[in-house]
Amino acid sequence: MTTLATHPLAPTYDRSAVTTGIVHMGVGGFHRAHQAMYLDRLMREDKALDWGICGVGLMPQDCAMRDALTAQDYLYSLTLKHPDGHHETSIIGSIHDYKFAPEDRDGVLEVMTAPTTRIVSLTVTEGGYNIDDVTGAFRTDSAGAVHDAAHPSEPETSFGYIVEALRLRRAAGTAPFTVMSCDNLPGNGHAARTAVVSQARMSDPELAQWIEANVSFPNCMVDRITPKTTPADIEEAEKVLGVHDNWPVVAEPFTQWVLEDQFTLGRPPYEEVGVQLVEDVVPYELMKLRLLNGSHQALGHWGRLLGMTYAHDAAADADISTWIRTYLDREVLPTLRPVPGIDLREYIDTLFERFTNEAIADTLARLAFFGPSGMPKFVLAGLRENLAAGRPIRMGTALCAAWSLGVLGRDENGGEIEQVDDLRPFSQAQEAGRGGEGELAFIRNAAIFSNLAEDERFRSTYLSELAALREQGSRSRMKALLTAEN
Ligand SMILES: NC(=O)c1ccc[n+]([C@@H]2O[C@H](COP(=O)([O-])OP(=O)(O)OC[C@H]3O[C@@H](n4cnc5c(N)ncnc54)[C@H](O)[C@@H]3O)[C@@H](O)[C@H]2O)c1
Ligand SMILES: O=P(O)(O)OC[C@@H](O)[C@@H](O)[C@H](O)[C@H](O)CO
Repeated sequence: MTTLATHPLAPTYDRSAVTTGIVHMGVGGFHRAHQAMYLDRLMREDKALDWGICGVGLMPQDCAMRDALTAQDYLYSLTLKHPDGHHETSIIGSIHDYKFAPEDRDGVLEVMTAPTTRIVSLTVTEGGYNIDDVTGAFRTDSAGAVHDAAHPSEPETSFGYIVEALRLRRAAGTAPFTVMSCDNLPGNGHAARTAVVSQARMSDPELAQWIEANVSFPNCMVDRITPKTTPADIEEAEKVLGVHDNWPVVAEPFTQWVLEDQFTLGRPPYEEVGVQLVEDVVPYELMKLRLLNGSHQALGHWGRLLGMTYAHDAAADADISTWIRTYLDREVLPTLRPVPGIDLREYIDTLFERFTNEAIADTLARLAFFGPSGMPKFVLAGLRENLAAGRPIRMGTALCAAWSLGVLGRDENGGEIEQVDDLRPFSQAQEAGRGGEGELAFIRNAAIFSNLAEDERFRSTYLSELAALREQGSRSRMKALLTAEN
């Protein structure tokens, strides 16, 4: 019987020769469509076989990934769906081990302390870093951080594991690994450094100093739209392959990875498979996060309010796409630095080609799910800069108002909007407090807006946009905003 391992599309390299060089925390769809794919490409050229990936799951739900991958020798299929309907499927073999931390703490620490492990990489979502968006400080009062500081040898969080593994490596005279964040965060390497050093400082200030001086945290910009795997994707993969895959990945064909070359114990020759190695990744990151991820937030919040389900439908809607392009032009481009070799207007055109790719069927619910962790980084950070510089803020502020209304759970046609976050009480309080101080409840949620509600210009723009949106509805308001001032 054919299996993923014996399938004609299976890896061409000898997987028994692959050894762990990278421990990756947070093996979700994106890691499997991105870093693991780049490594698989190298391995297919018989390179980087000593950079195999051992996946680590830290969250209770990650036992599902452990079970899915372990049952098929960690192989899985990746299908890239082109807008013209043509698909490319490959079987990826660069992940060759997986450990579920809640049931195998020792196993995780063992692989993290092995001298052959030279990189620990992460896609644990933006929220996983516990970093305050405004101050940039690590939240030392979060339950996980408090636990890991009190019990450093029994860590539960990614950063607790990294700190303990670095402590053990140092004690054994083993050089520290490089910590490589691949999450969508501005300065993701800096954020990882802050989280690791702050976590260490809570239990061992001297170790924290040593980490600051000896551990490298390269920044990178990562990009490939990777929707959640659906039951239909599983069925389709089985039809195409003739073999069952427990957890296939579907993604768009576009992929980009711009990475700072700061790896103290070496790295795979990523540049040979299209990764761009640069000195300063910040301009690339800001471009991607504010243009792509910011637009994703706009698609999610306007689209859901209009009763839509898919990103491609929202991106193809003339009112939404014109609104987003005007918003990017007026309120986002002025916050960006020039990006070497990239024309930002062409970049925006390419984004819309990608967003309208209906083959990948990315959902607005997935995009909105990242509202609480994404809006502060992708939208509000630029809005604050505009406020400080006296530039327009109206469209970004209107997006916040649209978001607050969508959270209530009813679209403008009376249909249900799937709840993807825990913000509803703030929106309900906003509704209950109409006309008074209570109407500021949504933007007074400091975990998202920090002190923005104290800014008179933001506050009054927000209240006027909220009122206009309730009165005119999304479509009319989006149109009116194209010519509105400020
Ligand atoms: N999906 C995309 O299109 C895409 C593209 C570029 C970058 N990314 C980045 O990758 C991240 C993950 O995306 P995905 O699509 O793989 O999501 P996913 O839901 O498929 O996987 C996320 C993984 O992170 C784990 N995780 C979540 N919170 C955690 C925490 N606090 N500590 C440790 N582990 C945690 C989950 O258990 C899961 O294993 C995104 O948040 C983003 O930063 C995603
Ligand atoms: O995953 P998040 O929170 O960064 O944001 C949701 C989407 O915008 C994101 O996953 C994109 O699909 C991705 O960043 C494309 O590279």
